[in-house]
Amino acid sequence: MNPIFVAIDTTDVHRAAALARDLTGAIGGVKLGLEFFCANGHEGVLRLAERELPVFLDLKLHDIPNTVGKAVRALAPLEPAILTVHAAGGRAMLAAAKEAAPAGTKVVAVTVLTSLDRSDLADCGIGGSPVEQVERLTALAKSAGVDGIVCSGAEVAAARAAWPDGFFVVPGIRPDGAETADQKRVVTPRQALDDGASILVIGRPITGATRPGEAASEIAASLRRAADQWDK
Ligand SMILES: O=C(O)c1cc(=O)[nH]c(=O)n1[C@@H]1O[C@H](COP(=O)(O)O)[C@@H](O)[C@H]1O
Repeated sequence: MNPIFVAIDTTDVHRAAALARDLTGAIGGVKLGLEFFCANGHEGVLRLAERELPVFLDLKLHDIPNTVGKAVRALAPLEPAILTVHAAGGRAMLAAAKEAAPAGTKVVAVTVLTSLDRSDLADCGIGGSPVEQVERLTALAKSAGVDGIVCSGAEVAAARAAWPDGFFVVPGIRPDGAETADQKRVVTPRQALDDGASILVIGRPITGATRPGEAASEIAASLRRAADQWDK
């Protein structure tokens, strides 16, 4: 399986559909997040699902267990391939999300956002490094029964060592020389895959390119040498 999920971060459903059409064949799936969902809701997601690419619904749910469980149930008709919740919501919330999700949906727990570094964690009252916090939340996610985690490429090797059969989503992906923008913990696509990512979330390096299809194909070609890892 092609591990590239393109983050289609736009409020414009027509642009999103055009991007998905252009990228079909060069990517493994599309990721629709808060920006898209707040503007277009279920209808927008169903429109993108018509392209027959797996849909990763990235809503990063974070609330009390009852609320998250009911929200996941309300999303079930969309049958997303992957759905995100925040690991910091705690064990009961993670378990409620998993229990409410359709059988074919992987529920993955966001550990430490890739836009944060050690000093941002300290601002939130969390001591230690991002990798220490990712390790802590990976253990929590695993024991709560979800399918995997979201972490940066800087921590994925440590997380993989702790959870050999977990499903690991890695955003904060930047080909050499690409602008990092608001991302603070970035790695190259190849590095993330070599270190144990199951799928790569890539947005602006593809969607902001003059020719998104070519940008995606170039990244896919750089990964093909690691094709034996695509089945994880
Ligand atoms: O859950 C995510 O997908 C996610 C988690 C995280 O820690 N960092 C992160 O950037 N993301 C998402 O991954 C995408 C990254 O986009 P680019 O920075 O444009 O490649 C965005 O849609 C983010 O919402």
